[in-house]
Amino acid sequence: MTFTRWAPQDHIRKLLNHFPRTYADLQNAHIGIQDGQYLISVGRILSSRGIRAGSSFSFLEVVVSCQIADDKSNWEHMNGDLDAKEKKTIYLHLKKFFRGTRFTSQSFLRILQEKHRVGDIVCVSGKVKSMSSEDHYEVREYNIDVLEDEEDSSLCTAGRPYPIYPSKGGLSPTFIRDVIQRALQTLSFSVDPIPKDVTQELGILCLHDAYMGIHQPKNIYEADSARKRLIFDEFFYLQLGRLFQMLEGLGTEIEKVGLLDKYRKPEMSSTYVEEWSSLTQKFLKTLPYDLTTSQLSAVSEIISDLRRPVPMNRLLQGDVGCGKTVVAFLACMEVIGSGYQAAFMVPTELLAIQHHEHLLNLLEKLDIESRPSVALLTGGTPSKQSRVIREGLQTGEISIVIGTHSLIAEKIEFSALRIAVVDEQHRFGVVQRGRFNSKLYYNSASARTAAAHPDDPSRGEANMAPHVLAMSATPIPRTLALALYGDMSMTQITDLPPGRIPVETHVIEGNEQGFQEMYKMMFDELEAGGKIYLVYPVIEQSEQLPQLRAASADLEDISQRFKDYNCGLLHGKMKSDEKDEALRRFRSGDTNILLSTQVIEIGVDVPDASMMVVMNAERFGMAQLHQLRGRVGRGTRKSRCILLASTASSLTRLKVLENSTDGFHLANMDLLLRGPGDLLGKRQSGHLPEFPIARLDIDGNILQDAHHAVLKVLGSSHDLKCYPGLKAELSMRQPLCPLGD
Ligand SMILES: Nc1ncnc2c1ncn2[C@@H]1O[C@H](COP(=O)(O)OP(=O)(O)OP(=O)(O)O)[C@@H](O)[C@H]1O
Repeated sequence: MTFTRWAPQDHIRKLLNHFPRTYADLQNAHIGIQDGQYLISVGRILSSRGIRAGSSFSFLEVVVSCQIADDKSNWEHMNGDLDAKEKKTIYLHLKKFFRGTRFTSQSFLRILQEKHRVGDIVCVSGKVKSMSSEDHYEVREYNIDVLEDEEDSSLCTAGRPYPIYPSKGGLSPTFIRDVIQRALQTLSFSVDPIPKDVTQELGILCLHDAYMGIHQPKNIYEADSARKRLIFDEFFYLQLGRLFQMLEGLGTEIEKVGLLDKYRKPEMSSTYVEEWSSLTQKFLKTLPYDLTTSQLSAVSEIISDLRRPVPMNRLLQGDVGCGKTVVAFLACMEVIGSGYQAAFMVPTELLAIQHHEHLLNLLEKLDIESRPSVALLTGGTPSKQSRVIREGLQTGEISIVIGTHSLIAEKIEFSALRIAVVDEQHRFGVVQRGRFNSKLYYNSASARTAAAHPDDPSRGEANMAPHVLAMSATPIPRTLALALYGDMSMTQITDLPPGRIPVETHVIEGNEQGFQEMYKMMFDELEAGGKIYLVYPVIEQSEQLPQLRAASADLEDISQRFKDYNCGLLHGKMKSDEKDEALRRFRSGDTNILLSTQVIEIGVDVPDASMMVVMNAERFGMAQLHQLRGRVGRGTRKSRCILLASTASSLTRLKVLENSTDGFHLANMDLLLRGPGDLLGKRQSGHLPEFPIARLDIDGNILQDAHHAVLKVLGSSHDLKCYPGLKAELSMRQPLCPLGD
C-alpha cells in the first residue's frame, strides 16, 4: 500500500475524530432523581467556598443551581420539547476533599474557591447523592465546564445537545471544544473518501455532515445519525482492509472473483439424517421430542462440517430457550460415533452439572453397548476423581467430558479430541474461543505427536485441530463472523420448540401495594401447582445499599409468608454440591420457591418453572433481564415474569420488556433509554477489536451495510485503483487490532 502525505484536511479530521464523551441537554435530569444516578445538567454557580474542616482537612464546595424539567418522562425529553415542561430548581453541591495540613492554609483555600466564579454558567456532570434538604444533591466526582457565552447556555436550555469532550493531553474539555468548533468551519465538503454513490445508496450521511452532526448536533437524532455514519466507517474500513489484503495475496482474477463470491454468499452445506453416524441417529430417536426445523437444519449443517478434513469454526446462535444444547449434543454424538472424543465447556459449574445430568438422562434410553461414557469435570470435582477423569480422557475411555474452564487446564490431555463445544453465553469471548481451540489442540496427544514430527506423511486428519462449536444467545449479526474471521461460519436457530407460550411480563412498582400484588400472584401460581424463582441483586443485605433486597435475608420472611410451601436458596457463594442440591430440589418439586441471585441467568433449565419475580429489577440490564426471563416459559406451561422496580422513575425502561421478547430489539432499546451519555465511547469488553464507538451487539445492521459496501467497492475495483481516496484512507488508518487474535 502506498502512503500519501497528509493534507491539512487529514489533520483536521484527526482532531475531529476526538468525539464528545456525551452531550448535555438536560436529557436525564428529571423528577425522581435517584442516588447514584449520573446527572448532566447546566446551571449557574451560586457560591464557591474553600472550607477548613480540621487541622489537616479541607474541602471545596461549589453550589450550582440548575433548572430541570419536572414531571415528564424521558421520552418527552427526547423530543426536545422543553418548553412544554414544568421546571424546578435543584441545587448541586460539588465537593472536593483535601487531606494534609498544607491544604488548610487560607491562601490555598482562597485560590481554590476563586477557581470558580459566582454567576458563571456551567455544565456539570457526575453521580448524585441526595442531601438532607429537599432538592439538594451532593456530587463528589464531577466534571464541570464553564460555558463560554450566553449563546452556549441558550443552546443548552433550548434543548440543543451541548458536546462534552474528554480531556486529552492536559487540554481542558472547553479548550478542545473551541478548537473543534473552529476546525469544523474549515472542513471541506469533499472530505469523504467513500464514494458518493455508496453513501447515497445506503442512505447514510456524508462524512462532512457526520462530523458536523457529532460535534454540533441540532438535536439528539442528528447526533445519532452522525454516530451511525462514524460506526459505518469503523466497520467499513476494517472489512475493506481485510478483504483488500486477501485479494492482494491472490494471483489470478478468477481467484479474486471467487473470493468475493464466497463473501457474498456464505457456503451452505447440509447432510441427510440417514448419513449421520448410527450413534447420532439412535440418540435422535431417544429424544423425548422432535427437533424443530431450525434445530434439524443446524445439526445437518454442523455434521456436514464435521465430515470435512478442516477444523470447523462455527457459531450456533439462537435466542434463550430455543434448544441449542441438544443440537450440540448431537454434534458430539457424531464425532463419538466415529471413535473420537468431545469436550463440552460451559461458563458456570451449575450449568456443567445440569448439562451432565441432562445428557445422562437422554443416554439412559440408549442400549448399553452404544452408550458413550460421560464425565463431569469442574473446579469442584474432588482431586482423586479428577485424576481418574484425566486418565480416562488420556486413554480414550471417556468419550465426552462436560465441564467449566477446568477443561483447558494444562494437565488435561485427550487421546482423540475431535470437537470442542463452547457454550459461551456472554461469558467467553469470540477471540478466546480461538485460544481454547489452540489450547485444546496442543493438549491433545495426537496434536503433540504431529507437532513433533511435522514431516510425518501419516499425519493428516487424525492430527487435525478439533472442530469448535460455540453457542451463544447473544444476537450477533451473521456478517460479524465474516468481519472478524473470514473463516467463521454461523448457524442460527430461528424458531422455538412447539407449544411455547410467550412469557407474560408485568412491571410493578416495589412499594407496599406492589409487594402485596406480587405475593398474591405468587400464591395463585403456587396454588395452581407452579414453581417460582425469586431473583435478587445481592446475597446479603448491604449497609451501603440498604434499598437492595437480598436473597439470604429474605429467605425467612418468604418462608414465613408461604408456610405451606418449601423455599430454597441458591447463590454463587454456596459450595458446588449445595448449589447442585438446591437446583435438584427445585427441579424435582421438593422446593416450590427458589430464592436466587443471577447465578441462574445462564442456561439454567427447569422446564416447569412457571413464574419469576425479579427484585430491584432496575439494577439489571435489559439484555440480562431478557436472559433471566428466559428461565421461565421453557415448557408448555403458561409463565409469568414480574419485574419489581424500586422507584417509579425506572418503570419506563422496564416496561419495554412487557412488550417485547426479541433480543435484538431489547438490546437496541437498552441503548436508547440509557440516553446519549452512553452513545459514544462505549468500549467493547476487551477481547474484540476495539471499535471506538460501535457496539457489536446492536449495530448489526450497520455492519451488514458496511459489508455490502465493501463488496460493491472491491467488486468494481479489486485493487482500489478506481478509488484512490479510499486506498489512501486505508493506508492511513491503523489496523484496529490484529484480527483473529
Ligand atoms: N425440539 C424441542 N421440542 C421440545 N422441547 C425442546 C426441543 N428442543 C429443546 N427442548 C427443550 O427446551 C428447553 C430449552 O433448551 P436448551 O436448554 O437447549 O435451550 P438453550 O437454547 O440452551 O437456552 P439458553 O440460551 O436459555 O441456555 C430444554 O428443556 C429442552 O429439553
